[in-house]
Amino acid sequence: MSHPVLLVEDDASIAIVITAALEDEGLEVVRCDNIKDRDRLLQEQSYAAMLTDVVLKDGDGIETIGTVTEGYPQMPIIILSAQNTLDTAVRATESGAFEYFPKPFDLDELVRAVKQAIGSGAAPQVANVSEDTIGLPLVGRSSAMQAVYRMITRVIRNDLTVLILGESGTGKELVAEAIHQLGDRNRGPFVAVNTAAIPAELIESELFGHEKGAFTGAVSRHIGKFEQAQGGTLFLDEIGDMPMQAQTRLLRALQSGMILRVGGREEVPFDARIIAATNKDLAPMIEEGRFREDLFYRLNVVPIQLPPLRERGDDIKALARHFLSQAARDGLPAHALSDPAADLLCKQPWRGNVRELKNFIYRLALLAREDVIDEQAIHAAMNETTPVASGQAAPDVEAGPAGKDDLATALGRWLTANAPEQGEIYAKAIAAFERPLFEHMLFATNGNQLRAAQMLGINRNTLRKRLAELQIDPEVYANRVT
Ligand SMILES: Nc1ncnc2c1ncn2[C@@H]1O[C@H](COP(=O)(O)OP(=O)(O)OP(=O)(O)O)[C@@H](O)[C@H]1O
Repeated sequence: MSHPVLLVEDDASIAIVITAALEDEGLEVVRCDNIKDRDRLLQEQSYAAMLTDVVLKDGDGIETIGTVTEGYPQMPIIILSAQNTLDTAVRATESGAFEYFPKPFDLDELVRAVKQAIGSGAAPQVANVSEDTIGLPLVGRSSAMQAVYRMITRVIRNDLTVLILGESGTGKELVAEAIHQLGDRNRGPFVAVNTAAIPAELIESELFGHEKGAFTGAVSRHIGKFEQAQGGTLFLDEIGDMPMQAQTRLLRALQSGMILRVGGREEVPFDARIIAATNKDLAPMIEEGRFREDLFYRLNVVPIQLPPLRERGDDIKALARHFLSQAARDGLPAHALSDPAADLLCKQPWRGNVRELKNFIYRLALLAREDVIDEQAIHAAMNETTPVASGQAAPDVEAGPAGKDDLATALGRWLTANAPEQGEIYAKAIAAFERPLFEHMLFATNGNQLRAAQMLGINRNTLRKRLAELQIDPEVYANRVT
């Protein structure tokens, strides 16, 4: 008979359920509900594993785990938490826990983990992460996001290639940044490349760099993103849009750990973690020969699937309140959100996912007149016509001279935040301006491209082409619930 399992849980009903499930598997369970008793019981005998809640009557279960792992290094620890943030997931794994279970959890899965832990003879799955790296702005405690947090904690202590999948605006880049910041490479740079935004003929030189004279216009040597990311993380966004030739070169680089600058003779080693992302379904693209299967397997070492916002309704309220505070920090008027207003937000389809919600909340913050945003304010904002680009202050184009000031402020803020390099400010600013302008018009016309093109005074096909290039989905603006 193996040693018993120690269960530290102050919620009696949870403790009873877990005890029964473990006993069904032939395991003996010793129970207590506070840290003092835990430490006493640990001294009395050996345990095959310990399961512990985080918040206990006499302290924080995670904070005190360091002493337990020191004293009993062979005993696997499983943490059960109702706090369910990325911070808790990371703190749990940094404490040396074998596994972390957000509440509510799947009992069968927990029992499986306990049996696996007992078989493993302990040793933490994830090593320490220093305190100062925690505190990322990933909001959401839904079970779907819990799964994402657990995946994040599994990849921060290694350099495995991660492929983040999910619809546009679900937070793929934010997750990539979280992996970077929580990992050992956080002192190195995080270099993000949107492969869809770079013209096909420039992509190889952007990624791998070029030598002087490699092609017309290559007046000096250019260091590509792979080399810029040396010691850090290279985030390849919209990987599904990468042209075939660049895919071949990327695959070669990933296989060899070396890159060849365009026009260069000698390969140069690179040392960057690769995280790729796409909102495309790559399987049919592989079948149609538009995405290399071998590249897919190279990138898809650890897939992380980000759920669409409509599948994590629980997160909408928290995200909305988070963005209201963020908007206030960004200089927009501060507001609170009434509960009925939050409920109304939960009923929207949010086809543009978190990005659409964020833009909407910024717009609300700008438009709402009362301190507390109620349902009327939401309806009013939905019928107004001033959507905002991701994370940027809304240029109020209808507000006359004051609006002009807003636009200048927004532009100034954009320039400060994005710091485009000399010589590329015009192109980047125009590209950045186009997106909110088009989103604004689509919002105003409920996604009617013909009307939007007429209002803008541009050809409908030109608009359609630019929307496709900027990956703006007009459907997102149709069928809004008002
Ligand atoms: N869980 C979250 N908590 C807080 N902010 C979030 C969250 N998810 C996304 N955001 C915010 O929503 C916006 C869109 O996120 P992000 O750019 O990471 O999405 P994406 O999936 O990479 O989109 P795309 O596929 O269009 O590149 C960003 O401003 C990001 O900060």
